Amino acid sequence: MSNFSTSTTNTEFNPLISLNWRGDRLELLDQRLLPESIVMLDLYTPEEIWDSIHSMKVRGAPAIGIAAAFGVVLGAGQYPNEDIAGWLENVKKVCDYLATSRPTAVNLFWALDRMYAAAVQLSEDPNYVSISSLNEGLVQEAIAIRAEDEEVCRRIGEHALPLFQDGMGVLTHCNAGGLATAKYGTATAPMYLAKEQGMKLKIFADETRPVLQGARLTAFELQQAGIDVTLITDNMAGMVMSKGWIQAVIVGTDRVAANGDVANKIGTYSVAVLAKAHGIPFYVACPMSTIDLNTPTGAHIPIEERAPEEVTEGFGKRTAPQGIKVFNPAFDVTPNEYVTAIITEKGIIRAPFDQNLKALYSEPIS
Ligand SMILES: CSC[C@H]1O[C@H](OP(=O)(O)O)[C@H](O)[C@@H]1O
Repeated sequence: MSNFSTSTTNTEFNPLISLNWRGDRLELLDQRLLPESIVMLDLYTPEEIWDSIHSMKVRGAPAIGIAAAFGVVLGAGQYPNEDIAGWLENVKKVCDYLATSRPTAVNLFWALDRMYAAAVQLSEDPNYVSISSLNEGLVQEAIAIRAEDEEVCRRIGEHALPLFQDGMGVLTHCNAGGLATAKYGTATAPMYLAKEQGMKLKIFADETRPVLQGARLTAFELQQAGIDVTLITDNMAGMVMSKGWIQAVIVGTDRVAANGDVANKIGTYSVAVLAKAHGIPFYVACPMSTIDLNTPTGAHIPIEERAPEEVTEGFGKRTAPQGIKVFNPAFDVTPNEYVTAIITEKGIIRAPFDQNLKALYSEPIS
């Protein structure tokens, strides 16, 4: 167990807000303890941020990026003197360190690249005052990343909402909710906006083995928000579709390749194949910071493999023979032919994804 600073049970817990910058520390909801306990951790060092990302105390592509951005702030603040070149070198070292925390969600690298670019720009400022003013500039960049994510997620919800009608059954996998972002979520953004506008959606949340983000997080936050949510086990997805209970699937993603292949929580590919077999639209909701045009296809996306104990001891007891071989990939790749549309803050992208994703970067935000 890491040497974490004191944790506090936050009585003003807002299920949509999983991380807050407190000036000298990042206050972060320990998502591993949900839904039973609401514990906010106070993180003061990049090492604590690294561990929180790696151990999934904070998880979800945008939330990982935001946490890493504040990890850079905490690391930069540790630099001991007024040497600009040394300060910038230290920022690079912290970024490279945080980049090793998890390999799949491209938002981690997007946020670190943005923080380092900000540090370079700050270090070249002719009006340089002091290292502490450079650090303040990094704080503002991290705060901007978080604030933009909240706005982006709301826009994703606005673009996605017309795809849904009152009374629709919607299946989602894993947690691409407020807990995975600054607020609203990506896949859940239209669910929250539907609730705001009085539209009644019937959400079916896959429990999402082995870490149970659907059961522990999506079911939790949607129930807290008063949204109609039914928890199902992953192997029920086909049955509820065959019963005609599902009119759309919407999920988040950790990385979209240039050709529209989508890496997302393990089990997403199976849901996509089932959706296609039942003629159900399969939507992927994500900010542009999750689209990676430098990764040509899904085959090029690094897929994280996690500890066997997540599978064999995930329920607090051993559920498999001692020493059994385990394959525990945290993600899979859904080929673009199973994707109906990708919903971003700039609008809805449909096939041909390679052309239309590229075009996304040449048009102003609507
Ligand atoms: C809004 S991104 C959420 C995305 O991240 C999750 O992975 P993890 O819980 O391992 O960080 C899952 O793939 C979600 O779709």
